Parts: sequence; structure tokens; C-alpha cells
Amino acid sequence: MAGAEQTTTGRDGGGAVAIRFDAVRKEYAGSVAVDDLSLAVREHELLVLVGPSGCGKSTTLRMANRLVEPTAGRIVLGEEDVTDVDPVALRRRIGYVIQNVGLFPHRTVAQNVATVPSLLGWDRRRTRDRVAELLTLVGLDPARYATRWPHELSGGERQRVGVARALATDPPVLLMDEPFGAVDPVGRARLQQEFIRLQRDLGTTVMMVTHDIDEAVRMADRVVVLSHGARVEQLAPPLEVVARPASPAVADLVGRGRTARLLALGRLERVDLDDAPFRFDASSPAAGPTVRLGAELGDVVAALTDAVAGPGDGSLVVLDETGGVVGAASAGSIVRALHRLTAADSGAA
Ligand SMILES: Nc1ncnc2c1ncn2[C@@H]1O[C@H](COP(=O)(O)OP(=O)(O)OP(=O)(O)O)[C@@H](O)[C@H]1O
Repeated sequence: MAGAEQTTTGRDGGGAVAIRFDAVRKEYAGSVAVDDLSLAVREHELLVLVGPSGCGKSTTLRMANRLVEPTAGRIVLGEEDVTDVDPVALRRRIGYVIQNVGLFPHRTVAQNVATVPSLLGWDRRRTRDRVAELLTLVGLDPARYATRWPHELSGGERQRVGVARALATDPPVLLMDEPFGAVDPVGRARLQQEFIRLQRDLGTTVMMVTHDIDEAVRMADRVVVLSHGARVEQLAPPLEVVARPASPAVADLVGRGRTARLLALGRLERVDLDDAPFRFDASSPAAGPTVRLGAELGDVVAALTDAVAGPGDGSLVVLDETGGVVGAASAGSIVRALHRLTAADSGAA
């Protein structure tokens, strides 16, 4: 197919490509799990695959590290066709985290994290230092956790150990399949935030699968919405997917709760504002509530709710980064912002 003739490295408009799927197909005994998938994962991005159960997300992910072999097409990692790389060597270069982690139950936390370094023959001191570093990185104190057994950990702690283990040799690429699926909602939100920070710091390219659209839009640099057969319905930054679904299948997925998601993702801009209040002295105690330009819309709504209960006219004074007054925000500003975000011609997010 044409993809095979294209350059395998190169760029994708937004950066160098870490993994490229070229016309990839996977059949299981005559049934098609992945039909004809072409997709480029950019270096250092967190790309999230989301879609309904059975649409081919896990199969797609597992083809990247050859846990599943494609029926047709090519998958290129950096500059190499993955089918030319020994699967065991490949999996040392690509971290893999799954739901419920799959920690070895009869190995301590430290031994679990040290799995790949041990296979690679690292000496004891280097391994011990790396384990301590990784446990600290994922928020587990080595002094308290290194000698514990997996059954002595909470679900969230197990998940952290799984991430530490996957990062042990600092792989350039990390595959994650529903990594936080087994963690309670509160712990899950914290893990998501901490993981994003870790991923940004390390610069790891991450390809993650979830069926949870909220997790996808909260974590992703770009979201890939898939439908049956791993058909790409939309590939775009989270705000764009939520604000302008590219197909009925995406609209359906984004569906209920869309406004709340827009409020979480969208930001207050100048065009949303009312005129600045006449004479405003930010240093005066009577100045009234303020909000920054660029604030998250959800935070603006919260501030407006407080302001309505206060002594003023219920609006907020909007300040720029230098503290200068640029206008006022009211409920109308929120409505304008939502219209702006969802307008068909407002350009890519
Ligand atoms: N080993 C297998 N043998 C046969 N069919 C399989 C196998 N693995 C997956 N399938 C089928 O391939 C399709 C895609 O499965 P896959 O696990 O990739 O979907 P998914 O989107 O990850 O689903 P979920 O969100 O439920 O985990 C499904 O119809 C599934 O039944």
C-alpha cells in the first residue's frame, strides 16, 4: 500500500514522529479488529485512543510492541519497522502499563521495578539507585515501599509501581492500556495529574488507551476517537474534539456533559468580555471581585457565582497579566465563550 513508500520518519505538521501506523490491519479468525489504520504519534506527545468497547483500541496498542502481529500494513518506531526488531528487545525499548498492572506477586516492589534492569544485567548499585529514583518519581517513598509485597499495596500504589517498572530504563515510548481503570475516582484524578507532570518532565512519548472520554480530554495532548474497526473518527486536541465533534460518533461520545467539559477546557478571552467598568482601582478594597484573562471558564463560572452573592453588580473585573483592567466578565461572557468555542469557523484549537 502507498504508506510503505512514504518516508517513515519525517514530520507530522506538529513534530517528529515517534510511531507511525501505515495502513495497518488485524484480523482474528476472519473478523476484523483493525481495518485500515494510519496514524502518526508525535515525539513527546501524550496521545489518547478513546472509543467504545471492542473498537480495536487494545489491539492497536498491542501491535506497537508486537504482543499482537498485524495481518497487513506496517508499524514504524523511530526509523525501524517493528517487525524487523526482536520482540523481546522491542519490549525493552517500549514501556507497557496495563490495568491491574500485572506485578509479580512473589517479588517485592523493588524487585518488580528492577525487572528490566536485571534482565539487562545492570549491576546492583546502579539498579538500586534507579529503583529508588523511580519510586520517588512516582510518589512512593523508597524507604517505606521498596521491600513491600504487591498484596500490601492499595490499587493506586500498585499502579504507581507499574508505571515505575515501565519507566525503569527510561524508554522513549510508553504504551498504557486503561492504566488507571482499576483505581477509585479520587485516586484516579490524582494519578492522572501526577502522571501528566511526570510525562512532561521526562518527555516520554505516550500512547494510551481508555474508554473514558473525560480521562481522554483531561490527559491528552491529542485525542484519537475510534469507532468499530479502529476507524479514526477524529484526531485533534481535546478542546477541538469536545467543541467541534467531527462526526456523529464523536458527538455521541462527547454527548452528555459536553458543556461541563467545555468549561473545564475553554479559557476566557478578550472577545468574550463586556466593556471595562468605569474607573477601576484594583488596589481599592471596594474594587470587587477580579479574574484573570485566560482563566479556565469553569473557574470564571465559580467566581461569578460568588460575585452574584456579593455586594456588587454580579460581574467580575478582568485583568491581564500585568494587572491592567481589560474588561468585565458576566454570565453573558460565558455564553459568548461557549458560542465562540463551538462555532464551526473558529479554527483549530
Ligand atoms: N485474541 C483475540 N481473538 C479473537 N478476537 C479478538 C482477540 N482480541 C480481540 N479480539 C476482538 O477484536 C475486537 C477488538 O478488540 P480490542 O480488545 O482491541 O477492543 P478494545 O477497543 O480495546 O475494547 P475494550 O475497550 O472492551 O477493551 C473485538 O471485537 C474483540 O472481540
